[in-house]
Parts: sequence; structure tokens; C-alpha cells
Amino acid sequence: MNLFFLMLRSSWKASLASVVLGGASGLATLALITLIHKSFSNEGMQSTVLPALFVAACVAVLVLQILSKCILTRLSQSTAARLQFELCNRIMAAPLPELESVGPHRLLGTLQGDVGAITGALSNFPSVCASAMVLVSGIGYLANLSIPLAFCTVFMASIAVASYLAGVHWANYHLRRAREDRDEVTKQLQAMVFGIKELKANNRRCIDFIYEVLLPADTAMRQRLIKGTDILGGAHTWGRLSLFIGIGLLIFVWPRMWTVTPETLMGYTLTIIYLTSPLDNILGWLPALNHAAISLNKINALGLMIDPAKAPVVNSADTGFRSIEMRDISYSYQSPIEGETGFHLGPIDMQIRPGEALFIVGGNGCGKTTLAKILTGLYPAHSGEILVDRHVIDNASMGDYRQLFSTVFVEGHLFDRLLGNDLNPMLLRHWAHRLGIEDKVDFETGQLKTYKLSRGQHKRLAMLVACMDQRPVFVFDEWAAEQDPTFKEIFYREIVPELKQKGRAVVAITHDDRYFFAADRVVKIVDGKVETTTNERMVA
Ligand SMILES: Nc1ncnc2c1ncn2[C@@H]1O[C@H](COP(=O)(O)OP(=O)(O)OP(=O)(O)O)[C@@H](O)[C@H]1O
Repeated sequence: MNLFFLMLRSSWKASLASVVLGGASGLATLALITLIHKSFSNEGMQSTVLPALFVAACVAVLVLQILSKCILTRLSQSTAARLQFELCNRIMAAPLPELESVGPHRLLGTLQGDVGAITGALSNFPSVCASAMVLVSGIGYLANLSIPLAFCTVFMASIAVASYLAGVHWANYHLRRAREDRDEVTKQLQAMVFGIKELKANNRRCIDFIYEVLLPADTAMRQRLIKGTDILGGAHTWGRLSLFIGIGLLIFVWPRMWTVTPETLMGYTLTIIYLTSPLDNILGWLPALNHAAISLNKINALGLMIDPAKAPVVNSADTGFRSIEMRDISYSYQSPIEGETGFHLGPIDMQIRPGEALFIVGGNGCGKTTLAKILTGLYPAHSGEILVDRHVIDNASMGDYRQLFSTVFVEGHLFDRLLGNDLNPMLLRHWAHRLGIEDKVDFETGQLKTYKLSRGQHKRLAMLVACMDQRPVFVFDEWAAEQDPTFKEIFYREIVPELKQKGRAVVAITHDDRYFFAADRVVKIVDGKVETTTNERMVA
């Protein structure tokens, strides 16, 4: 993906219009320079047409440049918006294990920093385009005055630009590494925000974190940034200075070696001085373009390339099922430590039917949550198959399959409004009352008061959202763990039976052995394998 291709794809018509208008404004600027130059001659001084033409050229430059900039500003902003939107879509459609391995700090760094860098470069693109047009038409005018002089100027400018670009290339090395370091800084800043309680509670830990973790990461990044920016600054200054060296050579050396009329020399000097400003603008923009290119590479390097056909679509797969069967399911994590084998789950065989409650139990780290993620289609099983009503779920049907589930995971996120279903105030009132959180819900708008919630209230709101989804299968990951005894009772004795009675299946990961009576079956996992499956109804 290339920055300019990105813009063209956003709207080739707007791109073309802005280039045409920019070109026209460049020609009008050229006319201005020509008129100024002519006004120095005897004829020019007496002419009455020249001032009128000058005013017309000024108006033309004004109108054309404003139009061109307006179009390009809209174009650059819509390109940036499109990039952000596409990136969000890619993130939402990427497989969960891939996103988890990228990590939230890198995703946030990309969404905030990289998209910002690209937007910054694109928003200056309009003025750079206009500068480029002025530059091209200026060179045309120089050629019109004297071809050898124009050739010599372009040659000197090329040497200046080439040496500038060599500096940019050198700076790039450090800037790219600084961008890598920024991921680490973002990760540590995130750790600080989420771990603020733990840091506040222990001064020594707080100091260690700042001086041994955060500062070294930040300093490493800044040192690279400073180096890269210094090199860029030096290259930029050299680029500007070389122009003046060129003007000096022109004024002092050229007339001594070749014949040139003072009028041509004056026109030349005037034009070159005029062209320093657009050239400076372009040279000054190149570092931003450079940052943007590094950011674009970073976005591509995330590797979240997915088939757009797999992007989330609205579907109606939540109509029900007769059985969900997991056959010989297994899943392996890669160990973060090289050479070590990661956790392995499976082979697992399990069946779920409507109207039944299945409890999954087992010690910490035995694989319960992993199993729930495979069951709900968030993790693709590495082997085995999932069947719904005896039909195998493949990649194409996985998106629909996921719509069968309402889930509440341990670290689940709450959006501040109900999304994904039509507002049903009666149902909303029913569940808010059932869960004792009427004061946390706006029944008219579906807004949820998600701020300043206790952990237990957070879970109850999450349960409310799941219940509003009204999917055929409910999956609760240790939902009751943070509830008070009264609500534990309500959950196991009232909510689970109510859901069952409505024909929903309930899969609950739990450690509450006092309430196993609420389950139809209890599956015990030990070290990634099913140890026992008890039919609780039969036991009772
Ligand atoms: N993304 C991951 N990469 C590597 N290993 C992982 C990853 N996620 C979990 N694990 C490992 O897989 C094992 C099972 O984790 P899982 O979260 O499924 O356990 P659990 O039974 O739900 O535990 P708990 O009761 O503590 O919530 C653990 O040993 C864990 O360290």
C-alpha cells in the first residue's frame, strides 16, 4: 500500500481536479513572475496593460490555489478517514489469536500514532502539490529565458536534492528504530495506567517502574528520534543553503564565463529567489512523508491481512439449533519461551443441546477459558471439528456460527450503549430488574451507565447485554465469582433455570461446587483434557 495510491483510490476524480487546478495556478504564478520581470523594461514601465494583467493573474492565482487546496484538503482528510476505517475493519475481522499475539499496545500505537502520522503528512499534501506546480512552471520559465542557464540550475538543484535525500535515508534508519521503540513505550505506559493501583500501593515499585522500565524505554526512543531528526534538520538546512550557493554561482561566476544580458540575469535571480519558498516547502514536507511511509510500513507489518469477504456482516444465524457437537477438538498455544512447548488442550468431545446447562469446572490454567473460546468460534481449533445439527462448521460458516452465542468473559468490555439489537424497553426493564441494576440503564435510549461500576455491577451489566442479545447459547466465564452470596443464589437458582426454560443452552465456567445441582452436566477438565463428565440430574 502506497500513500499516493491510497489517495488516488480515495477519489481519483478529486485527485485529478486538484492536480489540474494546481497546474493552472502554477501557470498563473509563472505569468505573475513574467509580468514582474517585464515591468522592469522601458516598455513595461510605460505599459497600461501590464498592471491590469498583473491584477488578473493575482486573482487567478488566488482563486485557483484556494480551489485546489480546498479539494486537496477534503481529499487528504477523506483518505485518512478511509485508512482509519479500513484498519478498524481489518482489526475487527482478524482472527482473535492473531490480534492477541500482536497485543493491544501495538494496535493502539498503530491506530493513534501511525494513522496520525499519515494524516499529518496527507494534510500538508495540498500545499506541497501547489508548491510542486509552482516549481515546475518556474523551471519552465527559466528555460524560456535561457536553456543553458536552466540546465545548469536543474543540475545544481538535483545535486542538492540528491544529497538531501541521502541525509533522509540515513535519518530513516534511526527513525524506523525509534518507531519500534515507541511500541515498547506504549506498552509500558499502558502497564502504568492499568497498574496504577499496584504502583501507588508500593513506592519502591513505583520508583523502580519509572527509573528501570519506563524511563529507559522512553530515553532509548527519544535518543533515536533526536538522532534521526538532527540528521533530517542538517539535510534540510543543506538543501536550502545549496540553493543560495547556486544563486551565488549564477550571479558571480556565470557572467564572467559566458555572455548573459543583465535583464536575463535579473529575471533568473528573481525567479530562483521566488522558487526557494516552494522548494523549501517541499523539502520541509519530506520528513513528514518519511514518517508517514514508516507508519504505513508498520501498519502493513501488523500482518492483519484478511479477506474482505470475512469482514463482519449482519446475518441471521441466531435462529436456533438442535445440537452443537465438538469432536476431537484440540488447540495448542505457542510458548513465549523459545524451545518450550506451550499449553495443549484436547482432544475434547462435548455436546450441547438447547434448554440444558453445562458447567465446565477445573483448576486454574487447565484450559476452561480456551475451551470456551473455541466453542464460541473465537479461536479456530487446530484439529477436530464443530458440528451444528450435524453440519460441519468451516471457515465460511464460522462467522454465522459465532452469532449463536451470547458471552460474558472475565475481562469483558462494556460499551456505553446497547449495540447489535433493536431496543426492547420491556425486555430491558425485565433483565435490569432481575439483575438489580435499574439505575444503571436508560430504558428509553438503551444507554448504559458504565462508569464507576463495582466489579460485580460490571458483570451484571455485561450479563444484561448478553441477555438482550437473546442468542441460543449463553457462555459465562466465572460470572458468579464476583457476585455477593445473594446474587450467586439468584444466578444459579433463578437466572440459569429461567434461561433454560426459555430454551437457551447455558455453558458456565465455574468453581462454585455448591451450585452444581443447577447443571444438567458437569464437565471436569484436568490439564487440558476432559477427566469426567457427570450427569448431575442422574446424581440428584
Ligand atoms: N495467549 C496465550 N499464549 C500462550 N499461552 C496461553 C495463552 N492464553 C492462555 N495460555 C495458557 O493456557 C493455559 C490455559 O489457560 P486458560 O485461560 O484456558 O485456563 P483456565 O482454565 O480458564 O484458567 P483460570 O481458571 O485460571 O481462568 C494456561 O496455562 C495459560 O498459561
